[in-house]
Amino acid sequence: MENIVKVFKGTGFSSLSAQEIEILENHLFCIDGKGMIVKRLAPSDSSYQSTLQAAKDEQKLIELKEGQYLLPGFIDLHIHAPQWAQSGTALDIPLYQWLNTYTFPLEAKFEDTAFAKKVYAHLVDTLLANGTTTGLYFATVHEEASYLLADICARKGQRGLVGKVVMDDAEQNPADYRDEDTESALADTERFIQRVKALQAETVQGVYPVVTPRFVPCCTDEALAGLGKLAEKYDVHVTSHCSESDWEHGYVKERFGKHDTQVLNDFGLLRDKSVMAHCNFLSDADAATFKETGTAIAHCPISNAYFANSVIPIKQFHEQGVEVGLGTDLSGGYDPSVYSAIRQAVISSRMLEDGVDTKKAPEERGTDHSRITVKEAFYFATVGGGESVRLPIGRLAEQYAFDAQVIDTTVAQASMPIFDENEPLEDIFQKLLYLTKRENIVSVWVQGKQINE
Ligand SMILES: Nc1nc2[nH]cnc2c(=O)[nH]1
Repeated sequence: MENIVKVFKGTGFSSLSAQEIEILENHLFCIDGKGMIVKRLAPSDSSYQSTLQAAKDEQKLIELKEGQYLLPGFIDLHIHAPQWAQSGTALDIPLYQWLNTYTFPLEAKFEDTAFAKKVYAHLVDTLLANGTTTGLYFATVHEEASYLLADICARKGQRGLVGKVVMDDAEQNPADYRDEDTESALADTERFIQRVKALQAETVQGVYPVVTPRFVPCCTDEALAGLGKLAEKYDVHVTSHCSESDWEHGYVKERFGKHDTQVLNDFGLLRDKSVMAHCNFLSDADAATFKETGTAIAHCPISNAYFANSVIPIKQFHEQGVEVGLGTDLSGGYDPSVYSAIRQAVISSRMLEDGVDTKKAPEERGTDHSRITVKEAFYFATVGGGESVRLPIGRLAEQYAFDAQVIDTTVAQASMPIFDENEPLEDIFQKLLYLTKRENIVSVWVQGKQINE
């Protein structure tokens, strides 16, 4: 017990594969001083009783109550942090118009670090309270405010992967919201990487700099090439948007005669730690490039319903071997909860499989083999997200960080419809995914540390 600082006792759920969950009934989760799960014991294990007794004796035991369950913390692979200030608004116009009339003017305001601090602190608290223990963020073009976001994640204990956004093309971006020029975009990005790497050393959970060209239409060829070189030089994560909508996919094809995937790959931006948002219009060849380069898809089902003009065949891409995680895409997606993204991922996939036009015969209406189950969506929100960013997160398993959320099904404001004492845990798991509200998430842990005490 020497190296163990806490022992959790309770029932948890963790993915084994996209199709299969582990039901960890009354397990012990032993956490070391670095916040890692170093031992996981089932009641049938020979050292279970002695470990439980020692944890009690040494006052290291944290026992879940009746009606409480443990899930891995969620990983949100696509969040526009500044857009939190406009969440839930302006979703009735197309992407291009939404960017230019609402989003860029809002993001321009983040030059003011006092405003940025207010919005970012509120956002990180909100995400943690909703069970998001790791977030991959786009900040804005401003280096200082972007660093502030990383600092807020560091101090509040969330694992943040943060990008200073690059938008350097003077022809394509508003005069009051873009990088001054290509050289300064690259210099700011390099300094940002160095500063966040230094900050990382001060945290237990980790904060990480991310190379972040907003999307191909905002960037010059020189910036894209320079960012590819920086990603290689510092071996950092890369994120962007890829083949999101008819307009955006069409723009890139016209400018380069190629799909986004090939353009990003030619500039060295599809790498082992790259995460590309949306990807609705990927061809099979594009998907093969994702697989070869180790690039993951951040699937953003809510935002896609507004801006992507399509439903992505996510099951097929995943079966082709592409890594997939989930994103809320605040504020193209209005809801900060990854639970909502899980639910919408399932719903959208069902509509893709069945089709929507009842004037067509059933056999012509939909796309076969498209639906995903709630277990698959849970896998994307946990294991898929963790693997996409190459971190040991997303499972309640040994050698993984203890990032977890305790769900209480009995809280008065949001009690769940569980009436049978012997309800199978498999069914409880599904209720947790479909019915959990913020009120049910009674504690959140990142790297072994409780965040919302
Ligand atoms: N959904 C979405 N797509 C984008 N493409 C470029 N910027 C954005 C953005 O902020 N949101």
